[in-house]
This record gives sequence, C-alpha cells and structure tokens, in this order.
Amino acid sequence: MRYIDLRSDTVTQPTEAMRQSMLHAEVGDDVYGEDPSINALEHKGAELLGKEAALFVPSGTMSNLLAMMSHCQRGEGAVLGSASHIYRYEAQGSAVLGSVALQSVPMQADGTLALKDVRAAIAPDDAHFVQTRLVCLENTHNGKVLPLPYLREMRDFVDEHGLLLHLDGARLFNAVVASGEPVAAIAAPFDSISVCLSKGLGAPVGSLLVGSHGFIARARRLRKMLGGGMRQAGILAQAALFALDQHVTRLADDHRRARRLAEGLASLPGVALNMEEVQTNMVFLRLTQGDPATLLGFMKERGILFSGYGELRLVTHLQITDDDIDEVIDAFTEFLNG
Ligand SMILES: Cc1ncc(COP(=O)(O)O)c(CN[C@H](C(=O)O)[C@H](C)O)c1O
Repeated sequence: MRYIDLRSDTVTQPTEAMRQSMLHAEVGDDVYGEDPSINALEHKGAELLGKEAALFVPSGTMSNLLAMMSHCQRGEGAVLGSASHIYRYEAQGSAVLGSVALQSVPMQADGTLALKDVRAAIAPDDAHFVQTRLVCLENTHNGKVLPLPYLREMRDFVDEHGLLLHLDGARLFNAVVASGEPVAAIAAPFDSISVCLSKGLGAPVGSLLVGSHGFIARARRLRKMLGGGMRQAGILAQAALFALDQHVTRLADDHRRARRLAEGLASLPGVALNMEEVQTNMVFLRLTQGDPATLLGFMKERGILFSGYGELRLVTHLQITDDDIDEVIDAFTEFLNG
C-alpha cells in the first residue's frame, strides 16, 4: 500500500534519476581521504556556504554532536533553545558523550532565542559555574525561517561576549528558498553549520558539517572516534551532490503544497491552525474537537500518515503530490464533518 507519508521529510526516497547517478559514483576509502565523491561534496558544501571546510557525516544528530564536541571542551557550556532538536531529540548526546553542559533557554514563537534570555544563561566567570562557550540556533525551526537581521544581531552578541555560534541547519535550504536570501548570507554569521542532505533535499543518508579548517579537522577526528569514519560512501555523497544540483529550487513546491494544505484545513470546523507559521514545508495544527489518536487511526486506514500528539505535524516533501494534498484535505473534511 502506498501511504501519503506526511510524518517527516526524513522519509524522502531517492528518485530514479538520483539512483542512476549513485550507480556511477566514483568511490574510495574515505578514512584515507580517497573517496572522490565525498571530497567533491565536502568541497562543494564549503564553497556554497562560504566556509573553509566541510565534513560528510552519517546523520544530522552526529553532525550536531561533532559541532558541540569540536567547539566545547569537557565541562564547557552551550546555550540553546529548550525546544531545539539538539536539546530535545538527540538523547542529550552532547552532554552524555561530549560532557558539554546544555544550558537551555525558552524559544520564542518565531524560533528565535531572546538575547536577554541568552545573556542571562551565560554563566559568570566563577569556579562555581560552567564556562559558556557556544550558542546554538536552528533554522528553520518547526518550519519557521529565522530573520537574517536576527542572525546578524546574534553574531554581534556572541562576538561581544566572546562566544561561538553554531547553526543546526537541518532545513537550511528550506530557509534559503523561502527567504530568497543566498545560502552564504544565511551561513555567514555562524562559526559552524550542520546541513541535512537526507530531508527535503531527498538524499538517502547524510549531513554536511561546515566550518573552519581547524574546526573540521577536530570534527573529523571525533567522527572517527565515534565510529563514523566511512569507507566507499561516495555512493551516498553522489546522491547528495545530485540533490544539491537538482532538488534545491523544487523545495518551493513543498512550500506551496504545505500552504495549500494549511489553507484547506484552516477553514474546517475543529481545526486550530496559525497560517503565519506555515512558512516552509511544515503544517502544525491542533484539534478543537475530536481526539488526535482517533484522527491518526482514521487517517492511517485511508493511507495517510502524520505525527504528533496534542499538536499535530504534517510535513510535505519530494514524494508528496498535489493530488495527495487534495486527498488529505478531503479525509480531514470527512473526519471533522463526521
Ligand atoms: C532540526 C533538526 N536537526 C537535526 C535533526 C537530526 O537529523 P537526523 O539525525 O535524523 O539525520 C532533525 C531530524 N528531525 C526529525 C524530524 O523532524 O522528523 C526527528 C524529529 O528527529 C531535525 O529536525
């Protein structure tokens, strides 16, 4: 059975054209630095984001972990949003494996961290406290694009306080397409950026961690220590190169479909949905009538999957079509008009 799978853009599958590209990838042993496709991808990633170097990493979670461990020594602290992926959905790996203290602050409705909250979280220079070293942002956050002026303001803030700045840019290219800003402009304020290739871009595996030569050299050693050294993974890197060439501008289709889905659902009785938050490929909604678990079961019977409890999340992506959007709106209408 083919599902209309709106659980996440992590479910994207390689297209036939991408598979053909993968088939002919040049490969080598990446631990020796000899995989031509991985080297090409890392070079392209660094160049695109305007940084010195990049590292191909098996997952976004590992990419963020390497950033935290490369920036922060054992016992140093990182300030990040309490609803950020690094804080909530990466098993606190930075703390467990990297001994980095995670200093969470509230996230504002638009996905930003209030400077006053970040300032308050910075530990005083006193042996009773950790030494705060890093601030982490997430763009997009729950599908919302962080404004470029805010990113530049945060850069000035961390410079003022002698801190470093990391971006969890799992959906960076969604932010690029939605904002119209060049990727290098969005990346410029950050010391390091993690970019997922396996979400909306449609590669089967992988992320790129981008930063300075020294930072990436440390991250490369830590990746090996964590067992992330890869051999002939150029097959995967070639998919990512294909995605960067062919799947960036089409993210606008995902955004258009998400907006159309949201507009179709927002008008239904029993749905609470904020259209202003539908900025890229994610639609969040709450039911004001009916039980979310009952809805999820009703939808699954009709071959429609999405996630969330309380607040529901529907994510459009490479394999979601215009007809799928119509079908989902019709199914919601049937459920809510009972
Ligand atoms: C902002 C951000 N940063 C990092 C990651 C981790 O990427 P992976 O480790 O899954 O490759 C994710 C994955 N997000 C997944 C999803 O959205 O379905 C789940 C929640 O882990 C993410 O959303």
